[in-house]
Amino acid sequence: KTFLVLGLMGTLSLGSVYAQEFHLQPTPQEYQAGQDSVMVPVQYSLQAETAFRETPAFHLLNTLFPKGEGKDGFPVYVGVKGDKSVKKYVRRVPKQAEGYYLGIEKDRIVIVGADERGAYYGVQTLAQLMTLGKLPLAEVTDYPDVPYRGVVEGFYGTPWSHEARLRQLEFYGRNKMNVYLYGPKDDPYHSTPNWRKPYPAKEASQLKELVDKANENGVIFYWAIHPGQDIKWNEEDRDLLLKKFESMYQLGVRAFAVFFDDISGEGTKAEKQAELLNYLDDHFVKVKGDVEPLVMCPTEYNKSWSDVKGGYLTTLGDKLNKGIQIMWTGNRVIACIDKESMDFINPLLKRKAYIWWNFPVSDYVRDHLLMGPVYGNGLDIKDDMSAFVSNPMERAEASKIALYSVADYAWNLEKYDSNASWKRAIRDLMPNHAAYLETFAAHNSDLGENGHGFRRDESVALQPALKSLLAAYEKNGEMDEAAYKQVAEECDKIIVAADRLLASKESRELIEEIKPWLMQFKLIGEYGREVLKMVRLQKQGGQEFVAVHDHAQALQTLMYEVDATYNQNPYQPGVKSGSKYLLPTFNSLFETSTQRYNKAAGTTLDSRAVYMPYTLSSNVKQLALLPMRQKGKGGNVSPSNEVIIWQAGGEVAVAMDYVRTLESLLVDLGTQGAEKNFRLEISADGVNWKTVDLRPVPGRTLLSAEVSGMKVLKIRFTNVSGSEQKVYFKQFRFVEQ
Ligand SMILES: OCC1=N[C@H]2[C@@H](O1)O[C@H](CO)[C@@H](O)[C@@H]2O
Repeated sequence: KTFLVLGLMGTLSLGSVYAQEFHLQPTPQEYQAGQDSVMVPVQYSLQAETAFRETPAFHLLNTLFPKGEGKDGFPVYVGVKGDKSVKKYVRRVPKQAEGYYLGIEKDRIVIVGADERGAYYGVQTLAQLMTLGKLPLAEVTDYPDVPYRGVVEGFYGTPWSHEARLRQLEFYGRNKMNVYLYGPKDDPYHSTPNWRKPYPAKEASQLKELVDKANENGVIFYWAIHPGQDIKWNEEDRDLLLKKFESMYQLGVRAFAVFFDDISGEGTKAEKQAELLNYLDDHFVKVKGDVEPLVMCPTEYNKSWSDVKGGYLTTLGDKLNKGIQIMWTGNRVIACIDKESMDFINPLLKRKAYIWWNFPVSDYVRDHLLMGPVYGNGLDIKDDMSAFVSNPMERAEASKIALYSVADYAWNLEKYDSNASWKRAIRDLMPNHAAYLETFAAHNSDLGENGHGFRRDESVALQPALKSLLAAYEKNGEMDEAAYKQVAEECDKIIVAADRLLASKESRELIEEIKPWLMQFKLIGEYGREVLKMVRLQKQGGQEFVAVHDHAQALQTLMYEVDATYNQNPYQPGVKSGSKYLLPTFNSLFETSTQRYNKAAGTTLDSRAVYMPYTLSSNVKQLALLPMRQKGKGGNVSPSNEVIIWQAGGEVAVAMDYVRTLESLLVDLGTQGAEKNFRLEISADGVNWKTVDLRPVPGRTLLSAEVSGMKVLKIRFTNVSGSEQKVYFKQFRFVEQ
């Protein structure tokens, strides 16, 4: 059969429409497309070695043509370097691992991989080109910049569901991500104490299914173990760990990791960690022969926690077998990765660090969604990393916006464009609701205050209008009409976007994950609309101001209720949206217009928008930035997941806005006997202090303080042990009477 080659005009008109939007993902190293194209074949005839039929590339190829394979079909030459069938094209294949050449000619398609996964990626690229409705005569010469690219499910919080993981693995295949590291902190068989036990039947069969799914999608499934909190450096535990690896091997796992992060005590010793890893390398990985190089996560996994002179990192760098990969999160727990970061760590590890990028993970800001662009990582470090893997949110579908761009970045750093990639990620996630999802994502990207001090931009396009509207009105009561109009239009877009997304049939799993935030987002749009009316009316002095004010307050109550009802996790409960500029601007306009109206009309309308009666202060480095949270009739200091280095005499204090009465107070440092090393004091005037008893709750590390009925202006909690304490900061919460 010959295929009609579409006339130039045909392709030009159609091509130009698609050409603007069409973009291969991830951005290829080289893509040349002519103006000519061929019809998308309905059937193909395979020109390949028979062994090819056993590969994931073949299974994917076989799904691309409506009429499948047939001897009269369009010839598709596919294979890897060295295959006879594609010998003619071998010079065009990149030398880099996982590279491929894809050629679309008038009478054939050619895909040649540098290796099997390269061939698979060539088919993935063909699949994308076929969505154009016609195949441009094109040549793609492509390969990844970073050898390992993907995701580490390494967060605290609800582990992803089995179904969510299956969808993730298909997503990784499509986006040319080649690793998924399974390490959810709250899986009891991954971490202490059940890391020694084999998985129960159901979990085991699900893991096997994940391994198979990963293989189908060209993804290496790493199973990680997190033994450090209670491992004994003896043969018994070593053999138990080996046995657990063996049981995972029986499930099909061919890649293993050992995480020593966020632990204290014996398990943190570098020599011991290195000895164990080398043993596993020599007696398991090398013995099996078909297992990927080991990956390990060090206890000192970021620069701010590392004590170079202490020798932990250099011990690993010197002692760990060369093939073992060592993870690194950068200069801080949560940090973007740049050249300076890599120049610090690589010499110490004596190998290229395996980057564990802690974004869009949100287990330390669980009331926020991180839906914004992936930006801030160096574009000049492709040769400094052995891997770039992302630790995502516990909301799997919502994480895909960031993960799409992580894939784009790690495949081709120099051509990475964060904003363009972000827009494509959104279109990829919800093609039929892209504009609405973009509106939502634009205002749900910052983390809010947090213990790591890591922030993101938010409401970027609207910021100038929000700022000038606020400045004009607050400083000299003027109205910046242009800004006013833009903000008003955005409020309308927000309300429509929230409704359309909440009602969407598309990507239902995503909608279910983010529903509370969509509800909150809609309320913010409605609140903004009312506040803009208040500003207008305040300047006119109309009586109608009161009714609009009361409607705005009703919306504040509804927002508070959404925040107090949904996502009530014990760390950062609630539902925050538009928290960096959008909502704060509306709250300022609400307060100022109400105060001005009261002044002019002699009324006493309530001008408080949102209220935070408690202020934290601390001289303990890792606590100093933790935000205070108000929850119902009380407050808490946002907990931290990490080991806190609490210096002797170090203190954390909470000051009230005015004297209040306490009902209860709970502290949890995650260690027994903390009540001996720490002292709790209460002051009713900020000058005189009274020490309060801390009672351990039986069988737990929780301490309860007898404060019922006490007047309090300030609370103080101090390390009085006379020496540095390493504790967890799991809870510091009080309730008022
Ligand atoms: O090993 C790196 C590392 N381990 C911890 C730490 O980073 O912080 C992440 C964000 O809170 C958390 O999800 C992760 O489990």
